Amino acid sequence: MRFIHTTLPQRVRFASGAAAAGVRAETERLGARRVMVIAADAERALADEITADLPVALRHHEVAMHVPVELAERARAAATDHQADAIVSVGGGSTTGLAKAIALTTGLPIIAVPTTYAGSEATDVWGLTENAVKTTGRDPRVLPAAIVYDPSLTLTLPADLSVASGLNALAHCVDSLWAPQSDPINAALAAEGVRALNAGLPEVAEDPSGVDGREHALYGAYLAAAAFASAGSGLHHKICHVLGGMYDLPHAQTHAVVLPYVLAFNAPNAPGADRRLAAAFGADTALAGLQALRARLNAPAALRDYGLAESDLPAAVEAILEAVPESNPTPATEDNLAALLRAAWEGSEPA
Ligand SMILES: NC(=O)C1=CN([C@@H]2O[C@H](COP(=O)(O)OP(=O)(O)OC[C@H]3O[C@@H](n4cnc5c(N)ncnc54)[C@H](O)[C@@H]3O)[C@@H](O)[C@H]2O)C=CC1
Ligand SMILES: O=C(O)/C=C\C(=O)CC(=O)O
Repeated sequence: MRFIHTTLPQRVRFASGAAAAGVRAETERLGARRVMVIAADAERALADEITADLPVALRHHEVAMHVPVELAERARAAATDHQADAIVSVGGGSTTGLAKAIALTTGLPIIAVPTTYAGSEATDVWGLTENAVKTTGRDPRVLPAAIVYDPSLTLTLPADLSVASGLNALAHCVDSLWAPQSDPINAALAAEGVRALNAGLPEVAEDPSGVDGREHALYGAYLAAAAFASAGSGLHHKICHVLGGMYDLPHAQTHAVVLPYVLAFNAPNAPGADRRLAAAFGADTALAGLQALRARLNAPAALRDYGLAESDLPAAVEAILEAVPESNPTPATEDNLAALLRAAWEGSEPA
């Protein structure tokens, strides 16, 4: 066995009901005296509660999915104007993404308090959108210094969004098995992530207010993000990235729809990944396991339900073709990608 694996340096705290104490301890560790708190309007009250004891210099609530550059610039200016020395972000991937956009140019450390399963808190990946083009990159400055996971914060995430977000996390696991820097450590993280998500998400869907299911799901989401952070973006993430940037599709739902189509596309040429995922799902094949889970979750099924027009398909295929990673086990052509995307658009059986 030969591999090179990079483990990203960050502290991870995980405790239900302990967000405020965790954030306070991490802020003290950093020696921060002028904290910028970022939360979307919907998470404003939650963030106020969690950060009530901190030395807050400003609270910022202008958050949008895929981080439009003009929002990033306003947030960076606010951080500089208020001489912030650390950022506490409370929210989903969009909120963490804005904190990362600030850290990218200012180097301010981030304490991330995630409230969805997107996993941005555990990666050094940033994303910014300008003129309908989403650019992503990696930079050590955007990796949060600490993550404060508190599963009780996810109890309010509605069941449908929990399912979509949980499948976004599952996609990190699956795609990491054939992503450019895939290695045995990522694969181990991914397999345990699949096990945790496969156990937790049905519980969450059935009873969104149950802490057990939420704990499993959030633990799985962290493992998934750690696998993705190290392995990089495979075909699945490249497809979703194009769709999110060009057509402003909702991130989690797009991942949830596209995943079985990419798995069906790659599994025949990735038998090792197929076996590993099948074992983690407790199924005969990876696709059978994923589809059984999706059926239990009543998962999002078709891109046409989320704002993609049929007339958008050819341009999307063209953009995706440019982005296919060399590591992808199934060679991609315009024809087979067009078939994949049409099937995902229609919600037909993945083949
Ligand atoms: N850089 C990276 O490594 C990654 C970045 N992302 C980015 O994250 C963004 C998507 O993040 P998501 O978390 O899917 O969406 P999001 O952060 O936009 O949240 C979706 C919705 O859920 C609400 N919400 C969040 N937490 C809630 C809670 N606990 N209770 C009730 N409502 C809640 C939000 O207010 C929002 O309306 C995209 O821009 C994506 O590109 C996603 C994964 C990894
Ligand atoms: O696509 C994902 O789930 C992971 C990475 C990103 O979304 C990167 C970003 O655009 O912030």
